[in-house]
Amino acid sequence: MATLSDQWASLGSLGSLMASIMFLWAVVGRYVPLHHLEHSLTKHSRRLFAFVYPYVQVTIPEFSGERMKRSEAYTSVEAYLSNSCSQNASRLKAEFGKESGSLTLSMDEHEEVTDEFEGAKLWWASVSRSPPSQSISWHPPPDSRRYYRLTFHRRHRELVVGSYLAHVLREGREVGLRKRQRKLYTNNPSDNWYGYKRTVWSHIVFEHPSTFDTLAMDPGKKRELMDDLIAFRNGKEYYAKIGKAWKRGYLLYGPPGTGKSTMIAAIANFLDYDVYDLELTSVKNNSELRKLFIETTSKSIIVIEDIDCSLDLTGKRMRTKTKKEDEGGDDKPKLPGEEEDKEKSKVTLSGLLNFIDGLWSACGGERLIIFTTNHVEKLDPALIRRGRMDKHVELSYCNFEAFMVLANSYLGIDPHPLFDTIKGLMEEVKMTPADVAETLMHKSAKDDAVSRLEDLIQALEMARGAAAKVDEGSGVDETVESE
Ligand SMILES: Nc1ncnc2c1ncn2[C@@H]1O[C@H](COP(=O)(O)OP(=O)(O)OP(=O)(O)O)[C@@H](O)[C@H]1O
Ligand SMILES: [Mg+2]
Repeated sequence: MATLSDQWASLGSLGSLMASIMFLWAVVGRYVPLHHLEHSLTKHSRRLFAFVYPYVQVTIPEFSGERMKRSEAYTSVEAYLSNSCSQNASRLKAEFGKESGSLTLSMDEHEEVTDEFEGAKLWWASVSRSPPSQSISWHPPPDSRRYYRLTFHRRHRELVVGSYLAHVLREGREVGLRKRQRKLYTNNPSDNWYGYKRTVWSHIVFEHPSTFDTLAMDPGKKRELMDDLIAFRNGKEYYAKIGKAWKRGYLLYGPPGTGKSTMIAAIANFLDYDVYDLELTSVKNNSELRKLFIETTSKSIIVIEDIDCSLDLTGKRMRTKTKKEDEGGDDKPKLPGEEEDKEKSKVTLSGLLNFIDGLWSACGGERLIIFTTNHVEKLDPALIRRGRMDKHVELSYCNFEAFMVLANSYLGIDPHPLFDTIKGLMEEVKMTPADVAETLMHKSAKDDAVSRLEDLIQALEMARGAAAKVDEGSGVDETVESE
């Protein structure tokens, strides 16, 4: 057994050996440039490594372009793996699938699965890397990077690069569309954009039941709008041919309760698109607006409701208006704190125009941008000119055609003897579809279609009477407007 003095002696000789190596390294370094030596050492070690480890690796990171946007390749690989390979993974993630009540399983982090393609074996791993952290936290560190790693033998290199990766992306995209649940997004305040919950948009599943069948409006206008939407959805090649970004702007305007928000839901259901409901008052400046835009996906509708109330976009051009006039003109009730938000937001008209049709707006493609307003006359002409807001759709008071749609969906009836009376009254009284719909709704189990129609006639007559009184007072003789 070696004694303590033996051990000291061997340590001493090790020390002198190290010193000699360092001395030699310094001498060699004088005559041979060290970086050459290092370079050739690395080259040889790589060759040696490739000889004993004949595998190639491809990584697909979650974020591309300096972390600005979640990579579509990553999403496609995720969908492909959840469909084709998750059955041989032992740790799985479960999320709600398209039909509520069903769960979709996908590969969990740090899990590995195998795949086969034309006789070649391939390994997929889901990896999450985080930089070393100074503090201990329960949450994943803010900068953890996730990616998929594909490993295969180098003899399959051509097969993988030439056809397998394309196959994965194609299948993944199809699976993604098949299993996709439509989402309704809203923007988070920018304080939440960093750190553990790094999301600029939050979402829930979009479940609005409105369709074009239940939307009460002039049938001709409805058909025209649907044709326009179909042309847009199928217009990829056409937009490329004419050199225009694949996006289209809609301006929906009309009094409150005429179906602007309902129409957006009907469009989303018709096109099968996601909806991004942009709350402009919580966007602090133009660069935040740009970031929000970049993070939207294609096949989506970006909505800014009540654009005239969201920001004082007209301010620059209409300086003569007093503050009081501005406040008086806005009939939307203000929520507590809304005024403060408005002051904080530095989004400008030019920022918004850039958002709609600047260079950045072309990224991704296949997006509708919809603005709604109750006061189209208040908007800056630059904002709503054709090319930006390509189609202007007016939603107005309920006419007889619109009433028939509501009667059909609310009462399940088409023609009825009381319709003639209603038709006559509707020509005289302006009532919003929201008011008509509310009157037609069943209020109790005993309610029937006739009692609802009679109620509507009564409401229309009352509105006519009330408006006639107002007219007597003002001496105006015009079509009357319901309360
Ligand atoms: N054209 C319509 N067709 C069918 N239902 C309608 C229509 N317009 C209004 N409604 C009914 O009235 C309700 C309110 O309509 P909606 O929220 O779409 O109005 P809006 O035009 O967006 O109003 P606001 O300007 O106040 O936002 C809807 O939930 C819907 O039930
Ligand atoms: Mg609305």
